[in-house]
Amino acid sequence: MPSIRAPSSKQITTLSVVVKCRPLTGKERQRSRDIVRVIDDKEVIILDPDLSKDYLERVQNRTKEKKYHFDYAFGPDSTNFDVYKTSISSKIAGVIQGLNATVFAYGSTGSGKTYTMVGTQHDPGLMVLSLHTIFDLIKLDDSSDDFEVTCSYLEVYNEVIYDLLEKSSGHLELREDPEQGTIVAGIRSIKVHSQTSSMIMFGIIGVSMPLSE
Ligand SMILES: Nc1ncnc2c1ncn2[C@@H]1O[C@H](COP(=O)(O)OP(=O)(O)OP(=O)(O)O)[C@@H](O)[C@H]1O
Repeated sequence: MPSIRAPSSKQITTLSVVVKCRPLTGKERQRSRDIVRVIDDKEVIILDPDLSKDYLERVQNRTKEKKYHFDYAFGPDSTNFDVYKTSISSKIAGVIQGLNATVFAYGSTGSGKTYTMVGTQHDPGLMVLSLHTIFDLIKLDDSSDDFEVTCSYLEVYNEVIYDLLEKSSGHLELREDPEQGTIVAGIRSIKVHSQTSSMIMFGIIGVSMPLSE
């Protein structure tokens, strides 16, 4: 009978929030000042964009400078692999053992969501790195399980769903997933079937607020 194997190490935290601050583009550098400072691997300071604030205003805490804490913070020199290694790779091991996982990139237009999730040939993104690990772990698995990996890649734009792997398929409808009992929409997911069935879902959620014109 199918059974879920307990993960080798039980994690207390199941949700982590990670920030990745991309470098300014050439255009942005010409027009504005970089006001984001990743000061260590967990803390980010957003400087007050108003340079004219004087010393007194700063010491009296009348600037708009803000400090934010995250589970992990990555600066402009970080690669997608740095993000992957620290915050995603352990989740992938769980997926092979029958656990589900979700990885969402959230941010405004142009903030680097697609770059982080898909990446480039020289800096492969989290989805690509995860797929490599899934196949590496399946190769290393010494149980008698047979694995089947299926993949879907969908986009929801203005409430219409597109299958990005099958461009000629036209619009897709929202539907119930009989296995998971959930609505399938707006997800880029990889399913791993062995004795058990698990799913890792990658999402890119954009907020239409351009960072720069
Ligand atoms: N870490 C990075 N290093 C270098 N360039 C980056 C990095 N992250 C993002 N960029 C660049 O920033 C620009 C915007 O990134 P991207 O297209 O990933 O944003 P997005 O959040 O997916 O935008 P949209 O919501 O409009 O699709 C691109 O030119 C991309 O190459």
